[in-house]
Amino acid sequence: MPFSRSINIVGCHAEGEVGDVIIGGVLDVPGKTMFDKLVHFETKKDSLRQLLLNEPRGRSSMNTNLVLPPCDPRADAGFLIMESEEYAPMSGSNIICTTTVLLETGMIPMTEPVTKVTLDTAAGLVTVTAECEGGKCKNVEFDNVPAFALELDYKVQVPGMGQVSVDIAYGGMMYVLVDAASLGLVVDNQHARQLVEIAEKIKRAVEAAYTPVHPENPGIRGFSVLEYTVPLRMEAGTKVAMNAVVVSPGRFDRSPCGTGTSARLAVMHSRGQIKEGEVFKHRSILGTEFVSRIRGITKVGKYSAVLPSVKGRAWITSFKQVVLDITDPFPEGFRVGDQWHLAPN
Ligand SMILES: O=C(O)[C@H]1NCC[C@@H]1O
Repeated sequence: MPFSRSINIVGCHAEGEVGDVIIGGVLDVPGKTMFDKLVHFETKKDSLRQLLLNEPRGRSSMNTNLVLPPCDPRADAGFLIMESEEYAPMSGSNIICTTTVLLETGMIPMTEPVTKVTLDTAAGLVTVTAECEGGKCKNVEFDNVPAFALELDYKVQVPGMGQVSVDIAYGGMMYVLVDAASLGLVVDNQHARQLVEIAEKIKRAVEAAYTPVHPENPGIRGFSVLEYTVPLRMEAGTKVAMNAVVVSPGRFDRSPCGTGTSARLAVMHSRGQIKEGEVFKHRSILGTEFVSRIRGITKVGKYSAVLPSVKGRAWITSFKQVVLDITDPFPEGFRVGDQWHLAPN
């Protein structure tokens, strides 16, 4: 059969957010670090991401991870994260999916009751601890890269909205955080469309005014995600909040978002709202949960940073082979404005 691509994928979701995992059909690329490999895909092989994430094979609310040999010899595997608009340096739901797939398909041997795995990501090495039973990952906790607030109460003029106050933080991806109540917004599933429209508007305004740059890797710069924050509340002595992360090009993260949780921990710590070791539960738009804590404090460049650990669960949903027929008129797929938030021309 005349196919120009044939790719083996394990379908997976973490607390609702799709993070499929490519386990075959894509060869390794050159690079001394996983970030180099990310840049290689971004600049030379982006058609793979387009093919898998755009319609008709993909949809606006999904991600695909690519397992590759690690660059750092301390790691068990490397992986790259492909999202609709970018290659994310790190991602919580995606590392939980990738670990679950690696262990539940035997690509990395599972030991019960606990398996420790080190994964090489474009943001650095991440240690993952999976609680396993009967061949299944019951949950996966990752020790994220340092998270830090770059700006608190940064003021930006948003067309049609006036001045908006935001925080800017890194949690493995760069975030704009905005207090939903300060804009008179209610964060829930019913208001999702309105929230996404406003989030994209604010994100574009912040992007135009401020370029965040990671002090240790200037290649990590710019925003792709906005997080609405709602006030913390106490449940049985634990801090809990709803998470509402809008991922470009304009849709809600279905999970409680691991990098968003990390960014929020960094902001909360900078504001004196959480201490090292304290548990913070983040709930998604679907009501699913990530349980997080600050496992230590560090510095990144001039910024004080926290070391977040985040725990969640993932489930395999399919084993599929995706192909590209040589006569397919859409070798990189397509997007239609009813499902994809298309930026104004
Ligand atoms: O959990 C996370 O960090 C992510 N979920 C999808 C978008 C972010 O990468």
